[in-house]
Amino acid sequence: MADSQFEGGCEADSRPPFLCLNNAIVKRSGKTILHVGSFELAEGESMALLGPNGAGKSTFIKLITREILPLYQDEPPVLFRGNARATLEDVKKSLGIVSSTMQDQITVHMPAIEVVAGGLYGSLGVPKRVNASEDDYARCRKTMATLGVESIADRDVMTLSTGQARRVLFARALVHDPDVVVLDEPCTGLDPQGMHYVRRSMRAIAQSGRAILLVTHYAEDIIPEIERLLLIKDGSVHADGSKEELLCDEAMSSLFDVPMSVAEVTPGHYSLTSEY
Ligand SMILES: Nc1ncnc2c1ncn2[C@@H]1O[C@H](COP(=O)(O)OP(=O)(O)OP(=O)(O)O)[C@@H](O)[C@H]1O
Repeated sequence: MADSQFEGGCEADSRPPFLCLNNAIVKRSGKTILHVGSFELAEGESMALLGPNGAGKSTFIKLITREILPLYQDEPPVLFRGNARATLEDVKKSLGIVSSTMQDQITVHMPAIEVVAGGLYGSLGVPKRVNASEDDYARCRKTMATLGVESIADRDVMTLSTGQARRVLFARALVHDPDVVVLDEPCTGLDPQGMHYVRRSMRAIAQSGRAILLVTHYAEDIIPEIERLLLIKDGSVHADGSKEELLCDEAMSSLFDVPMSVAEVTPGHYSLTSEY
């Protein structure tokens, strides 16, 4: 799926980190649902977040996407590329986002390509005030082709299978050529074939030089290109380290509070199981 549109990527350089969190606290209904003491993500660095249901993973991701703001502190708790005042616009330009719940938000009939074109405007479809150009649509088709869904560009998105729609959402996330792709449970609800294509797409994105921030419950989603894991439990960082260090029986059992077994099925490909 290599495509020149996705070429580029990170150089080892002196730019500020892509993201710094420092004493970032999110409260809901009077309760702290996430507290991150200190966290740094370098430009171009990929990472997977793992943790039990309700641990705070999506909240962590929403701090990055600026859908959630942390409590005010004298020292800014979130620095986006060194900037404490990054706008939603700045963040949207840099990120492509796919979540399994995004699909539920598509409730109107429109051609799949319109959903993809929405990625150029940070919306789910093309806003009414906008006239997308021929070039825009050509770009959408090209992006869809890299994900193997060009042939369904004109199909009503509401009639697509879950797997097809997920790949259309991938195309939407990539069409504006973001530096970082955020994937919140991208394989949830997919059959093995759908998972295969999504994971293959993830690898192609990573190999094109884009960073991936992945939230997942599946070790199989942690593609070889992702080397760092962030384990979130009870609203805080349980562990932060390399895949070699943390993708093991001990760390996973401690994270999920049940005996877990990690196997490297083939080099760089893992599975996570428990006996019952
Ligand atoms: N608006 C809200 N009001 C109260 N509690 C909230 C609110 N939003 C989130 N929470 C709580 O914050 C906690 C963290 O939620 P979050 O969605 O980040 O968890 P998660 O790790 O992504 O879970 P999952 O794996 O189930 O998707 C949960 O206990 C959730 O119930």
